[in-house]
Amino acid sequence: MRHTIVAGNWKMHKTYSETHTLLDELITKLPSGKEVEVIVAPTFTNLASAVAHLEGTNIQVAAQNVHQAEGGAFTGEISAQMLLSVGVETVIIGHSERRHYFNETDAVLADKVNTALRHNMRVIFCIGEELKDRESKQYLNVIFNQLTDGLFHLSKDQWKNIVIAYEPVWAIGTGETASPEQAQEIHAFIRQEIERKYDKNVAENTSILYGGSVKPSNAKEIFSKPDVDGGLIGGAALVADDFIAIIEAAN
Ligand SMILES: O=C(CO)COP(=O)(O)O
Repeated sequence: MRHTIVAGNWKMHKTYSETHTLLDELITKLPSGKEVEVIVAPTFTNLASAVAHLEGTNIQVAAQNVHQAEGGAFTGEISAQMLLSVGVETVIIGHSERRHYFNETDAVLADKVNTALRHNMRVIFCIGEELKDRESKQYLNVIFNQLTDGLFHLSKDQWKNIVIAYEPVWAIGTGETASPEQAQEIHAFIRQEIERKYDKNVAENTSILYGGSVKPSNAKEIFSKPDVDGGLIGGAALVADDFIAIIEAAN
């Protein structure tokens, strides 16, 4: 069964004390017992303490990246085993900022996915076109290639640990959102291509999140689309009331 998920990607924001202040606000204000799965992704230095802090709550913790190697001489990198050792079982892979600023290619991302899945982690895999791809009407090709190169080597069984986040690059941090219709078009396309490659069961059971300037004011309309199963939230996830309003909109 696919889940409705609202995940906050905190990117390179929040120090240790700011992280704990925000987590405390979420713990205090978040209504319990709802259907939506809530995930937060603080930066690496705050993962272990966030996991400890959130013990006994319904809020899960994800990492924003993982290295593809099991370990070794990779200065500055973090392995899947290290994440698991502090209780982090979900990881965001392929965010457009990683692709763009850190030159993460489709081949590297496919390797990262393999490593995370080998460790039984859940992957939130990000895909999305740039503005130039939309303007040249190549966006479906770009999405298709990202899916193929990043994920279509996986077995059916491995898909139970895959969540997709569609994040059009032109909508990230810009205040410009894909319209609900634009989001639905891509989400339905992604699901159709998963079905074509695998089967209806895999397609129907994969959660596909939308990301890109989701705010309390536009969340409900975007989440109401049939193939949108929640969101991956950047800026608005850094403010407890906004993040909670977005979670409420997904309920
Ligand atoms: O990149 C995002 C989440 O991963 C979206 O960021 P914004 O919500 O700030 O546009």
